[in-house]
Formats: sequence, C-alpha cells, structure tokens
Amino acid sequence: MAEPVRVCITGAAGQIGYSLVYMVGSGAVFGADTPVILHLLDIAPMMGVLNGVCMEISDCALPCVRDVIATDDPAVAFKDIEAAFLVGAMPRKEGMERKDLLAANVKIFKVQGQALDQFAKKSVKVLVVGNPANTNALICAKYAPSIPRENFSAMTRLDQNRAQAQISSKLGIPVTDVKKVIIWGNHSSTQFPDVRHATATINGQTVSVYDAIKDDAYLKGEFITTVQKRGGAVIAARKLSSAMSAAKAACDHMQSIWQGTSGEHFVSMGVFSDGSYNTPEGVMYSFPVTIKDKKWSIVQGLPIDDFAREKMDLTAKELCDERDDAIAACEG
Ligand SMILES: NC(=O)C1=CN([C@@H]2O[C@H](COP(=O)(O)OP(=O)(O)OC[C@H]3O[C@@H](n4cnc5c(N)ncnc54)[C@H](O)[C@@H]3O)[C@@H](O)[C@H]2O)C=CC1
Ligand SMILES: O=C([O-])CC(=O)C(=O)O
Repeated sequence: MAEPVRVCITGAAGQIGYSLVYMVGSGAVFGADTPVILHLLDIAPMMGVLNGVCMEISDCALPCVRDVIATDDPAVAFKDIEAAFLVGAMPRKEGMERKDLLAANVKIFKVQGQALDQFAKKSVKVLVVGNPANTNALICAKYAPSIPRENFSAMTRLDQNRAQAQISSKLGIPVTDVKKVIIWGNHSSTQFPDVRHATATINGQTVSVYDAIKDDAYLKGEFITTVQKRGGAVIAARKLSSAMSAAKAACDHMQSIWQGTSGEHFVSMGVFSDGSYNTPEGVMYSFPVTIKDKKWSIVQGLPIDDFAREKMDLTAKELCDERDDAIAACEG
C-alpha cells in the first residue's frame, strides 16, 4: 500500500460532508490502494454531531481509512495536509442567489486561507465547494500567499455533471458517452454550459452533440437555463441544497486532479484566469482544463462564436463584481 494521504474536509458535520467522508474513505478519489488520514473540521457547536459522523466512519470499516482526526481547530485540521475539500459554509435557501452568501461566507475563506498558509503542505491541492465557490476560492488563495495559486480551484463539476446528464437523457445514451461539455465562468445562474464542442457516442459512432440533438433552439435555450437553475430546482424540491450530487462532483474534481485527465478529454473547473479567451485576468473563471502531474492547463484554441462570447462576458462581469465585493468585505 502507498503512503497515507492527509485529506481535510471542512463542514464535515454538514450535508455534503456526510456523503463526502464516505466517498473519500471508500477510495473513490485517491485510489483503492491509497490509505487516507481524514482531518475533519467543523465549528465548536457541531462537535457532537461530528463525533456521530466519526462513529459511523468507524462502523463503515473502510479499508482505506487509516485514521480520523475530528476538530474545531483549523491549525489541527490543516496540519501537513495534501488535499483539502473546503465545504464548510452557509448554504443558500429558496429565493437566494449564491452571491447573497458572500457576506456570510467570504470571511471563513480568508481565515482558512491564512491557516492553510501556516499549516498545510505547500503542495496542498485546495478545492473550494462552499458558495459562492469561485470568489471564495480567490479569497482563500489571496490569504495563502506561500501556496502556489494554481493549487486552488473552485467546483463547477456539478454543473458539468448536470449538463452531461441532461444531454445523455435527451439522447437516451449512457452519461459516460457524452464528452467535452464545458462550463464557462461562475458557479452561478450566469454560468455558460456549452455543448458546442461536445460529443456523443451513439451506436459506436462519435458525433457532435449539436448534430445528434438537431435542435439548436433547445441547446441555446432550455438546456442552458435548466443547468443554470438546477441548484435552485433541487432546493425548491428538497428544501435543502444538493448534497449527494455535490459530494460526488467534489470527488470527481479531486480525482481528476489526482489521477489526471486522459487523452484529449477535458473537465471544467474554476481556476485563476490568465486572460485566456479574453476573460479578465485574476478572477476564478471556470474553463475546460486538462490535468497532468496534478497541474491543470486551460484548453486553448476553441472557436468562440458571438453567442458564446456574450454569455462568457456576462459571467465574467459577475465574477469581477463579486471579487470587488469580497475584497472590500475582507479588508473592511
Ligand atoms: N460548488 C458547488 O457546486 C456547491 C456548493 N455548495 C455549497 O457548499 C456549502 C455547504 O453546503 P451543505 O453541506 O449543504 O451545508 P450544511 O449547512 O449542511 O453544512 C455546512 C457545514 O459547515 C460548517 N461550517 C460553518 N462554518 C464553518 C467553518 N468556519 N469551518 C468549518 N466548518 C464550518 C457548519 O457547521 C455545517 O456543519 C454551502 O455553501 C453550499 O451552498 C453546495 C452544493 C454545490
Ligand atoms: O444551488 C445551491 O445553492 C447549491 C449549489 O451550489 C448547487 O446545487 O449547485
């Protein structure tokens, strides 16, 4: 067996945490042969609940779980960790946009950035899930200057999974036969789910999703709004925000970082923009990326038409506004 990986999950007593600890402990992310030491962080009033989660982890008898450290102290939670799932934050309720959480949540990511800077390994890979995820990730990285900013990413994989699932159900094919779906921009209702470059494998033939569906009005209309509003639709139905699917997407995201992407396939994640595709430099914009040796590269050279350009600019503008509000909130 390999050396154990120290993995931190924040908000471990919450909804997403409940699914995520199991998935990580089962070997789904770091590999079935890689033991993990789980560092579980939550706030002091949740320590009783977290203790219950620890009992259940033990009762699962998971072969990959070497040890579990449950704490309300970020210094303990982040000590020597190599991977972090930053989930702990307030979720939105019906009628809210994710950016309405900024005031409540952004300071958590400032404090955790400072703690990561002090206690985590410099190679730590940090996935921000807590909303508004892109801007929280940007703030977290800003307050962790000794950790390369490329090590921080924000989760838009749930949007990618949702988009793939919509297309697979429309075509009646397995979700794994839909590839190269892109999420551009913010994990918000301005995101642009883009299937212009996506492919579907039907009866052994790989064709473009546009050619397979033959319904441009759907792909430029209902498909996009369904994905943009899916989080809200789940809240309306469950009275709680997505949790099982969010945990699965977080595992997919971290697994892509750890194991890399294969061949020409790419995944979407919020990463620091370097100005690619004329996006504003320095915001955490979701791009298609390939990953090798735990390092991502933005896929270059995809043609962008006027329809896409407008949508990509709209979500970029929202990210710039969120960034300015977040910096003001942290410095104020
Ligand atoms: N990026 C994405 O695709 C998604 C993001 N989310 C976001 O993930 C976050 C968590 O969602 P849920 O698990 O449903 O919420 P939840 O309320 O069930 O759990 C959050 C947990 O975080 C803890 N927490 C709060 N402040 C903390 C801190 N400073 N340090 C450590 N733990 C802290 C809470 O005590 C609670 O146990 C929310 O912000 C939600 O909006 C949810 C779904 C998808
Ligand atoms: O919608 C929410 O507030 C939770 C979330 O981010 C999602 O489900 O995509």
